[in-house]
Amino acid sequence: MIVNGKHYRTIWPNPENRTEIIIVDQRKLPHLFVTETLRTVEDAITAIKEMHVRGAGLIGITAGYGIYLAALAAPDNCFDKCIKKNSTELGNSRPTARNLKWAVERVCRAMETVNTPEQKRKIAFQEANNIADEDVFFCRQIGKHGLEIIRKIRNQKKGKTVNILTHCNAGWLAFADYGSATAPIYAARDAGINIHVWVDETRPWNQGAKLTAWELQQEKIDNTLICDNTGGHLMQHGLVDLVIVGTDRTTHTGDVANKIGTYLKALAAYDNNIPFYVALPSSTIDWTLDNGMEIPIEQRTGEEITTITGMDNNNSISTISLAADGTQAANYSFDITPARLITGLITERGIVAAEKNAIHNLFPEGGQINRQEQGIS
Ligand SMILES: CSC[C@H]1O[C@H](OP(=O)(O)O)[C@H](O)[C@@H]1O
Repeated sequence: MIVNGKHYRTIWPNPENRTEIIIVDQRKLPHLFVTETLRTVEDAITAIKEMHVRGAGLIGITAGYGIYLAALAAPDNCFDKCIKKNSTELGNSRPTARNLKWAVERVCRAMETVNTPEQKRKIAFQEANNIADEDVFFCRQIGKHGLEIIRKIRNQKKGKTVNILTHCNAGWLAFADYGSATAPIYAARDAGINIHVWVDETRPWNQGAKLTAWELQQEKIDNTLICDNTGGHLMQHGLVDLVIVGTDRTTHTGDVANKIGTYLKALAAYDNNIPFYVALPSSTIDWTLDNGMEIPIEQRTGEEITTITGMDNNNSISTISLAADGTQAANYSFDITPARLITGLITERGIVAAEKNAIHNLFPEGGQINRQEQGIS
């Protein structure tokens, strides 16, 4: 998307040196827009684990390029063994987002179609690029389909501003470009529909405060940052017309894993009869899990809760402590929203009910490919 008037993706091969992958280092946003160069698979693993990059789509793309970087370094005489080791480490770098393992498996499958290590390195680069380019296309399609939801609400409101609430960052910073939850918002802006976005700060990493509010500001979309506990109050007072969030993993039965706090927003939306949509590319669907409660929930360090990082009065990025020394903190990074609380899923192929038959009808090949590959009937 546009940053200071220039177009960027979140990740791209260095045009001068294709053995290098460049990312936007999101840890310093919104105060500093800096890039980082990944040269090894270890660099990619660190970038994912330490959230230099984050968001299911972008984690997947980074992992795809990570396998490419591993292939570049793998000696010819132990190529397959090295790739297998690196695939496992990369695939385990964060547990919840489905896109991570999906991208690793996809690039490894592509390498199996050719014979020599040199051919494998070349096809790994091509497939990693394909994943990134498809991500951009899929997010644009999600925007196209999600726009119709916003347009319908605008018509019901007779042209008045549509108020949308979103949680965390499922924007262009969570993908290669456009984002999932933000794609319909950008499409509505382009269609001339008046919108306003309530942005959940999204404790403890503050993806909303640091990333979504900044993204929307850069894109000149009216938005208001709110504490995570405010959304229910706004819904009760008719100030939210629609909730759109992203997801890190959605079961083929429609249960959704997303940033911690999403479930509470879904409960409040359900109680106030407000449409609650989840925007996702099909790469996020887990075709092997029926019950969302079985999705692994990442637990991160307590320091993310007991401290906060931002820009101080000297324009320096610094971290300060919020809680007393020795405070024990539990940092669950995701929660599960059951399908029954979800109005619909906005995918690259259209809007679908959060229900097994509907999802399989829209993606008949998805279930077959994923289940067959994993030996599940
Ligand atoms: C749909 S990708 C964005 C998704 O990922 C975020 O988690 P994290 O920032 O920890 O990677 C959050 O769950 C967003 O909805």
